[in-house]
Amino acid sequence: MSHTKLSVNVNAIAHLRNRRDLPWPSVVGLSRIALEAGAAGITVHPRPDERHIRRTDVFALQEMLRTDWPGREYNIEGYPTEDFLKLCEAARPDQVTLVPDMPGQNTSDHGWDCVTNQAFLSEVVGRIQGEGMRASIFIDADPTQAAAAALTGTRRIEIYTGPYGHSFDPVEQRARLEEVAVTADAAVKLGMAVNAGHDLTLDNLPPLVKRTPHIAEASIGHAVIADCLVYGMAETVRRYRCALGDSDA
Ligand SMILES: CC(=O)[C@@H](O)[C@H](O)COP(=O)(O)O
Ligand SMILES: NCC(=O)COP(=O)(O)O
Repeated sequence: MSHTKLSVNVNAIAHLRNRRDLPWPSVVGLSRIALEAGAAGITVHPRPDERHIRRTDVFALQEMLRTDWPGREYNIEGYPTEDFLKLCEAARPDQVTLVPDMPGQNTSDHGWDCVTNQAFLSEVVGRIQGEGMRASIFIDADPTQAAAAALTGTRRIEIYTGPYGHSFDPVEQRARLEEVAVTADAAVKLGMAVNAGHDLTLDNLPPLVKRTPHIAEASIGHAVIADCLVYGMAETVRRYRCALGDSDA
C-alpha cells in the first residue's frame, strides 16, 4: 500500500555542528544513517547566512546521494534569489521547494501568496523545470492558494503545516487539520501532488495521514532531530515511517 514518504530535514544537525569549528555531528554521516533506516530522502534549507546548512553541505550531500543512494530524493528548500537558483542548478536536487522566507528569518512561518507573486513564481517554476528538476511551491493551507499555485505550472505544492503543528487544543487541531485536508484535496483535483511540512511530529502525523492519505511526502526536521537525541537516528526514522503508514518500517 502506498504511504507518505519521509524526507529527513537535516538543518538541525548542521545547527548543532556549527556551535564549534569542528566537523561533528556529521551532516552526511547522520543522513546516511537516516537513508539506511529507510528515509525516502533528505531535505536541506540553506539560508543566506549559512547559520546551519552551508554551501559545502549542499554539495557533500548531493555527492553522497548520487553515489550511494541514487534512488533517494534530494530536496532543497529556499527563497529563489539568483544565488539560490544557481546553487540548485549546480547541485541538481530532485526537488526544489520555493519558500517565501526573507534573509535572516528565524524559521519558515507562512507560504507564498501565489496570486500576487504569480508572474515571479511562474518564471522560477519554468526555470527549475526547464533544468529537469521538480519545483514545489510552499503554500498555506488554503485551497485558493492551491488554485493559484497550479496556474504557475508547478506540479507539486508543499502545504505549510505550522498552524496544525502548533495547535494542541483538540477542537483547534481538528479545524487546522481540515484546512490542510481541503487544500490537499483541491491540489490533487488540479493535478498536483502534495507535500507537507513544518512542525510535524510523531504525535500529529497519524491524524494527518489518516485524514489526507494522499500526501506524497512529509519533510520533517526539528522533531526528528529532537527525537534522535532520545532514540538515535535509525530508530527515530523507523518510528516516523510507522507514523506515516509505512508497513515495512
Ligand atoms: C520550509 C519549511 O517549512 C521549513 O521547515 C524550513 O526548512 C525550516 O527551516 P529551519 O530549520 O531553518 O527552521
Ligand atoms: N519543509 C519542512 C521541513 O523541511 C521541516 O520542517 P520542521 O520539521 O523542521 O519544522
